[in-house]
Amino acid sequence: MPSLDVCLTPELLSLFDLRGRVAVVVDILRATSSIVTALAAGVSHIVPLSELEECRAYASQGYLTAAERDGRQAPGFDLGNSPFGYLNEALPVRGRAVAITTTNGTRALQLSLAADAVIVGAFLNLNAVADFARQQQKDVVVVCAGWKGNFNLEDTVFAGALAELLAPDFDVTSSDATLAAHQLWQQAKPDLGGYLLQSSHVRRLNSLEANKDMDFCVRLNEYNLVPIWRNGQLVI
Ligand SMILES: O=C(O)[C@H](CS(=O)(=O)O)OP(=O)(O)O
Ligand SMILES: [Mg+2]
Repeated sequence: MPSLDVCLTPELLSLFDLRGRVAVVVDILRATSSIVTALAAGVSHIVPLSELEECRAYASQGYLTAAERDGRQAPGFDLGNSPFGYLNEALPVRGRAVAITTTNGTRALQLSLAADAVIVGAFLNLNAVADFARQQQKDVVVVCAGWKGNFNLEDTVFAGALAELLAPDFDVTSSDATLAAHQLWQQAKPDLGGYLLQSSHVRRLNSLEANKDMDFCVRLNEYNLVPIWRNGQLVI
């Protein structure tokens, strides 16, 4: 039986052998929620990058550039890290390619590339991610982007939700991290948005935009797609 394990922060990835496994990279607030939304809105592909300057350089190739630092859109870029950036009629994204850099999410993606398949998870595409995992029939590691190397609630709760969906066909009892994620999800799921109000991310970004973003990012199964890493790009 395949197993589901949870890497609670990218800092712990050295303890995991991702070879032969599916890595589900998750950054609920907000990078992977934005990536899922962008591809659902018709973006052709997304290049996740670590540095602002390498992201900015993609503009000369016709890419839209998206960059976030300290929770805000970095100056001189087309987009920040809000999913609503891809739902804005004033900036049509259909058919466009996007280069993106964020504090945690794009880093977690870059650090997960040893896996057999690297896919992007969010509450917005939870069921689609579970279906993908079932089809693969390989061990799964949920890579939580966390915050600057630390554990966070929102990514861990997602891991618990995925564990609930995949049990009992996947072993979701093999690590304490998975058990803890599953238990947190049990607490969170009656009111996911309310539960995450106590999270450090929401306290950190206590602005109107961030509140609106959080309400969107906790919607379940808004999109039926799975972004997957192919040749340096995220595509569907
Ligand atoms: O833009 C976000 O929501 C966060 C900002 S912060 O580092 O958590 O303050 O970036 P992300 O890479 O999506 O976690
Ligand atoms: Mg985050």
